[in-house]
Amino acid sequence: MKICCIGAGYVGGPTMAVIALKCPDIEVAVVDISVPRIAAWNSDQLPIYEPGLDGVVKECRGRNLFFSTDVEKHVREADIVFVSVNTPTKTRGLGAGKAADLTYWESAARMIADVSKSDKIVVEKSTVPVKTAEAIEKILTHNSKGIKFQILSNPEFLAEGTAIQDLFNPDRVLIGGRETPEGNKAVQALKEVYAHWVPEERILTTNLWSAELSKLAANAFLAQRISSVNAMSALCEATGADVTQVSYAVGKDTRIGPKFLNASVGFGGSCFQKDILNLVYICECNGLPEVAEYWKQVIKINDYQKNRFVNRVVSSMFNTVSNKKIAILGFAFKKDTGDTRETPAIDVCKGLLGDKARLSIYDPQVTEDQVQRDLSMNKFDWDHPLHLQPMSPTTVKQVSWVWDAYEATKDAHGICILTEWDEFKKLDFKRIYDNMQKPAFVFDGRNIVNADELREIGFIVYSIGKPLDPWLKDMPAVA
Ligand SMILES: NC(=O)c1ccc[n+]([C@@H]2O[C@H](COP(=O)([O-])OP(=O)(O)OC[C@H]3O[C@@H](n4cnc5c(N)ncnc54)[C@H](O)[C@@H]3O)[C@@H](O)[C@H]2O)c1
Ligand SMILES: O=c1ccn([C@@H]2O[C@H](COP(=O)(O)OP(=O)(O)O[C@H]3O[C@H](CO)[C@@H](O)[C@H](O)[C@H]3O)[C@@H](O)[C@H]2O)c(=O)[nH]1
Repeated sequence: MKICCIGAGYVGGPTMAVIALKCPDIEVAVVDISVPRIAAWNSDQLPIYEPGLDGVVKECRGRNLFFSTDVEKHVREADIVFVSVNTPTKTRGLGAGKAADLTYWESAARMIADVSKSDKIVVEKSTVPVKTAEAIEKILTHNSKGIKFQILSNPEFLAEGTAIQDLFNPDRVLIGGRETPEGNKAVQALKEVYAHWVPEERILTTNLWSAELSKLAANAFLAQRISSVNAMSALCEATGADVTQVSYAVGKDTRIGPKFLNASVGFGGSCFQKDILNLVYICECNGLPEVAEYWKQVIKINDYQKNRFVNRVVSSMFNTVSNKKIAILGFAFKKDTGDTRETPAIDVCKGLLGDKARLSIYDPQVTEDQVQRDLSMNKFDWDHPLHLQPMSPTTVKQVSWVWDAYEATKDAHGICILTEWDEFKKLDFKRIYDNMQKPAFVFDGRNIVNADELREIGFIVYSIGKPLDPWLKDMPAVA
């Protein structure tokens, strides 16, 4: 059997590498229109940072795993074609700012129809609006020249930073297909691929629309938990409760469970906001404004949380950060990834720059080029294929980028911790304090430092959702 995956990104690359590892009898080709991305997949410097990925790729590449820009050849030869291309939020026209832009998906589908000479199973791996499979089916069958296509929905649930672990040991694999004999046969064929390593009871099969909607629903539920705990964090600060204690107590209820209850500066990543906006749009299109409004609130609280953080920083520092040096520790949207898509750091940095701060940014996995690109890019442009993104954006002059946390914090007035990298927990804060302007502030957006120890050293500390430092209590209320 031959598998081809269109789109060599955060999902296509790791997913196919694991399929190749677990299914030595299957030949897997990952194809992309981006020449540099494929070159990177074929080099020692993979295009994405993901713990454990290097080892998997090294073991299979050249054996039964291939990365190529020859999209048409590999699609033509494949029995199963996964489509894992970008599905950004539309920036113009009908549904702008909410609906999914299916340009890349549609062009991939038309290309599959054009080049195919044998029957194929086409698998939606990208996260798409409900009923996309139906639209794709129409494109394929109207251009098929007698070739039969079966469309399956097989949404991906991996999280970045733990992708390999998630793929090795998924909570579930979801496969949606048409409830016809041909549809069932296609579902079975894909099920057999996963059955190489996933226990049968964890492979769920549903109809197409349930699979598509389950993906959007799962992300909406997860993001909602974070917005719920973040909303509580504001109340904790106002009342003197401690959000860590509250979420621990709440999570002990087995009906609620302990995971995904960490208060933060806000959720980021390429999926949560995009998928909820998409869900909101689908609700509106189906005449369900109340349901749309309900889910919109998850994003509103997330925006509120990011603004609240910026306001805390500015108000604590005498209501101005103009020309003050602020160290930004962490720019990626979570630890163990170099991905910065929709990272809360972008909003926080833009907010501080709006108040004329000077920023010194350090993240162990994010490059200067990426930071500059992110801070100058328009909303939603980040989710288009790399080669379509601005190459040489204007430099944001107030931003400097360094390769070391001590350098970033030298002579700074304040520190914002925006990503929970383990190395930030082990920093020598006494040394940092000695080299900073006084009073020296730490704003911990991830609750990773020991606030009491830092206060002993002399810092004024703000931790999300924790009882406020006396200094902060006297500052104007913020929201
Ligand atoms: N990143 C995640 O953790 C994650 C997890 C689950 C689902 N998803 C979903 O998976 C999809 C892909 O996400 P990603 O993070 O891998 O995106 P990505 O931007 O990293 O990768 C997409 C790739 O598709 C390529 N591409 C676009 N159009 C193409 C075409 N016509 N032919 C060949 N290649 C083409 C792009 O060049 C790019 O390299 C999205 O729908 C996303 O919502 C992402
Ligand atoms: O308790 C928590 C947990 C997470 N986060 C933040 O939430 C964001 C998303 O984190 P996470 O879900 O771990 O990473 P993603 O890679 O975005 O994965 C999500 O989005 C993927 C894309 O759809 C799905 O496949 C995954 O199942 C889903 O977890 C990050 O900014 C985290 O810092 C919190 O603030 N508090």
